[in-house]
Amino acid sequence: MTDSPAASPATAALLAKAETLTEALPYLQRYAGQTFVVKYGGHAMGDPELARDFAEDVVLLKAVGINPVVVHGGGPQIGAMLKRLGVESRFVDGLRVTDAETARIAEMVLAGSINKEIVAWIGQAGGRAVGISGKDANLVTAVKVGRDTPDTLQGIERHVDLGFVGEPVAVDRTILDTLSGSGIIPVVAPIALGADGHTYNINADTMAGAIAGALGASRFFLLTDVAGVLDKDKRLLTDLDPERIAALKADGTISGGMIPKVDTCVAAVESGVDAAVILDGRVPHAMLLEIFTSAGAGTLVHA
Ligand SMILES: Nc1ncnc2c1ncn2[C@@H]1O[C@H](COP(=O)(O)OP(=O)(O)O)[C@@H](O)[C@H]1O
Ligand SMILES: CC(=O)N[C@@H](CCC(=O)OP(=O)(O)O)C(=O)O
Repeated sequence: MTDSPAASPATAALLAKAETLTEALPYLQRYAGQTFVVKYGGHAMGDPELARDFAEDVVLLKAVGINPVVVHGGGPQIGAMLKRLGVESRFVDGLRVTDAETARIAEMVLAGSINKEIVAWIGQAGGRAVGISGKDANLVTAVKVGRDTPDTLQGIERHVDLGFVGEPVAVDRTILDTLSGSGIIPVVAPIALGADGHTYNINADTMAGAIAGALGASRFFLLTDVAGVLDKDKRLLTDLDPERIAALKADGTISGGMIPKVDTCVAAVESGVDAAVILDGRVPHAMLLEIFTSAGAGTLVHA
């Protein structure tokens, strides 16, 4: 007597694959034609295998009729270049203090090497990508930002000049629509021109959030190197709204590089993005699992 086909391990594995595909069907139907903005953080880029997985995920999204727009960071890579040049990095509330020389180096690293690296990964995964920065076709116009931070020694609020750190004040989506409409995946570096003619270094989370808002994206993903937003005991917080986020910032649970992330998620959901998710970029295919399976991961921020 032979085993029935359903009982063989090979058949069971095939059935599991078929189930995964059928589980994805309602999501495929729901998301076709929508725009997803993906922020790919510098810390999530370190491992070449994970980078390949990420590029495959983005190409798959495009292949099933979703319009992905990638906005990337590169903080650690800018830091490494500055170190090689003997320049120290200084951050205030997760933002790099950027003098004229640092702005030039940030543009070189972000819009030069990292941007083209991501374009190449997407190309190797079988997609077509074009790499641009906020300067191209006036995509983003920036304005200089500063920070008021408490000076614990003097017991006062002190204004810190961050130099050429900008935030988006206007987004002209034309170039993104043109590329997406031609079957091309836009890859955006967080550098933009100000109305004053200066080049501004923009936190990549902030840049991605502004673009997600301007495009009316239905989903906004931020891939980083932690599981999501963690509480004081390092447990993952799976669900957050703006009120809870304000409390977690006020008591110091959310600090450093997580501040621009949650701020941009709040701004995005308040400007009409359905959901923003902070995802663990160290998990292979984290984004695909989040989009196409019922097993949500990371921290979901909703209005
Ligand atoms: N409550 C928190 N939960 C998770 N990470 C936090 C929290 N508060 C601060 N962080 C820090 O934020 C970092 C993520 O931001 P960042 O280093 O800027 O990442 P990326 O390069 O992906 O933008 C984490 O690695 C962690 O050190
Ligand atoms: C103003 C500011 O802080 N700009 C960031 C831009 C890159 C970035 O945000 O990269 P990650 O997403 O990898 O952190 C910087 O200079 O590091």
